Amino acid sequence: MEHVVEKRFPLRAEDYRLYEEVGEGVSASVYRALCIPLNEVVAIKVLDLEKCNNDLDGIRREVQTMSLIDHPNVLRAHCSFTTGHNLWVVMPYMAGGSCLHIMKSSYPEGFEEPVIATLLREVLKALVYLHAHGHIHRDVKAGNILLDSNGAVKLADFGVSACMFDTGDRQRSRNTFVGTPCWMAPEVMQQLHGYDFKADIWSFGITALELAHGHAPFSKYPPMKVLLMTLQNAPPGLDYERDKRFSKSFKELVATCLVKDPKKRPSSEKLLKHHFFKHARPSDYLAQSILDGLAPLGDRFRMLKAKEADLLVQNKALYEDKDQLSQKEYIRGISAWNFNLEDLKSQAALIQDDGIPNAEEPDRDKKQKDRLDESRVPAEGLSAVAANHSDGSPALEKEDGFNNLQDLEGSLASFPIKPLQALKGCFDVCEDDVNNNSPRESDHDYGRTDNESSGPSTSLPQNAVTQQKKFSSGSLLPDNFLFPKKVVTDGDRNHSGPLQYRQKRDTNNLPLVDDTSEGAFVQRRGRFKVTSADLSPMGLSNSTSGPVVSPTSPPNQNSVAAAILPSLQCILQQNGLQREEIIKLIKYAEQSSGKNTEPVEAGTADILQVPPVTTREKELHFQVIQLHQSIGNLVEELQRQKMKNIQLEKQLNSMVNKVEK
Ligand SMILES: Nc1ncnc2c1ncn2[C@@H]1O[C@H](COP(=O)(O)OP(=O)(O)OP(=O)(O)O)[C@@H](O)[C@H]1O
Repeated sequence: MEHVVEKRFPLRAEDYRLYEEVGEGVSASVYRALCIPLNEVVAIKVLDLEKCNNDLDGIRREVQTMSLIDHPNVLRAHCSFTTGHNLWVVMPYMAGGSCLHIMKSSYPEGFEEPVIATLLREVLKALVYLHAHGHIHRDVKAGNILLDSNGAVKLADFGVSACMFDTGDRQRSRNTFVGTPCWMAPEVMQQLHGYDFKADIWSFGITALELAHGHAPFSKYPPMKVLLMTLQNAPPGLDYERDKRFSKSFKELVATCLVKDPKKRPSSEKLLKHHFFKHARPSDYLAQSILDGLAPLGDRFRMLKAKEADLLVQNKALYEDKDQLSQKEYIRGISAWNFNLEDLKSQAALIQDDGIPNAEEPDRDKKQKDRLDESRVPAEGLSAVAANHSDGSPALEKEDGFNNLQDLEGSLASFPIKPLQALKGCFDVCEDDVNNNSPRESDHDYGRTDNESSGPSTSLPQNAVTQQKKFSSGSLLPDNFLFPKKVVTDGDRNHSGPLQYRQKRDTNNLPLVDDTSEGAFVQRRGRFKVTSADLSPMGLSNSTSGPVVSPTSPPNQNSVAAAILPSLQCILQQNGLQREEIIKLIKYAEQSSGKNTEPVEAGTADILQVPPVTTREKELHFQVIQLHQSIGNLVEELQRQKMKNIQLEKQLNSMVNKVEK
């Protein structure tokens, strides 16, 4: 019997020769390389551990998952090792690159249906395998579908994958917010009841649309808008005039995946039996159809990078400096979250002014209407939203998802305020972006609102908005204590386009004060950048945020109450985690300052006396003060209860005495 001898890839950097760069992600650069002893071309993903901002857990998870999995459609790591402060992950070289790259360089309008069917079938096989082994991929998108020179398809990037069999921290992480906004399932955004592998099915549906159109639905919108649109609109579909070229079975497949209620989505296994996959061809068809004639991956990568840099420069000329961040978001499609109400309003105003026609396809309205009932978010998530709509009927709306300014304002007013804060809690949204005007949105996309925002708009109550500012409850993991804070140079911020989006490449250590134009970049958490600008209400000198948004009309008490209720659930969920993180932080701060004082109170007092240095420290400092105050309140409350107890005991004793007499 023949034995397949597994190749042993060496674990020393000297045994590899790095060639050109072929890809960039949030935390890594990917190079084509040669494994010298085996004379084999490989890809090496180089992660700078110092720049990973303490997301070592994520990295460990990615490497672990990548080495344990064993399926022809899942990218497996040959080996990994550290060299200097870098982690090298050696993997098979996928010479075709990602589907996103291929579309960007040669198929900007998307692929033909047989190509899509072939790609999706392979991806689905990977998902069937992953789900059966308890993994949720959580980042299914064209950028993570890689092809080798023969057209073999592999699903890559386990940076945010989760295991459903996990317990403890990793299990908990499934109640947090990971993924990339446009591909993210509504239940993942909502964070109400956690989520499961059905979240991958949603992303799979979005990926299908991405492959069909060359970009994901809502990809030109700022992330906050993507969130609102995903939650409030009917799910996107293949309903446009331009989609007439696609078969009924493809449209059906997309519609089955993009159902807002995860329970109603099929499993990956069931989906694989969908008749759409009858259109799929053998993998080598991909080599003949889409890879044929493409330039080598490294060249394509370089060209795309240059193109995206150009685009950024062009856009820069069009907008003021202060718009830079939004501009970058616009160009790269997705990035940080933007919770700026004024910004959103002005975007909506721009859309209206532009008079975006709703003419792509007349029969889309009907199709969307038909799908509305099926596709609503499960009741509790958006109950607050629904509560604000007088007749409960869905409003048919412009393609961009917002009918007019009132709609947007109404949506925001009725959107649970605290979940936004909760999201902010997960990512520490850039509040430095407050004054930015977003760029004009020319790309009107999918969807329309599930909920009509009728009557006069209700604005966010002032306290809600200002509270949002105070709610700086992001991850308190001592990231910046463990790794020296690196500040990004302007040139390096030029990370436009999906090729480089979300990538911050720190090269120089500049004084912190220079780092406020985009908000001090503090850490990357999952897929998002985290900034610290102006999180503290203590009037930090390096804050660049604009004025706090104030309401234009008095709050409607009922709607505010309705909006707050579901939000409280979110906060409750998060509180436990945050508390643990704060405790960890206090312990860490105690250790760092060389004071191993046991009682938390004493440690906290020490922290309070040390003047905070960096923005992040100031923010943490503020949170510690808040914690300290709430501990004080609890102690007081405890004292009151004790007193009450003593009095009750006394009363009881005197009654017993009386009875005995
Ligand atoms: N094995 C490979 N062969 C060829 N190209 C690759 C390979 N692995 C990754 N790439 C390219 O490098 C890019 C970045 O890699 P990867 O997605 O793993 O990094 P990341 O930091 O996890 O990125 P992100 O989180 O943005 O998806 C990919 O989009 C792909 O184009």
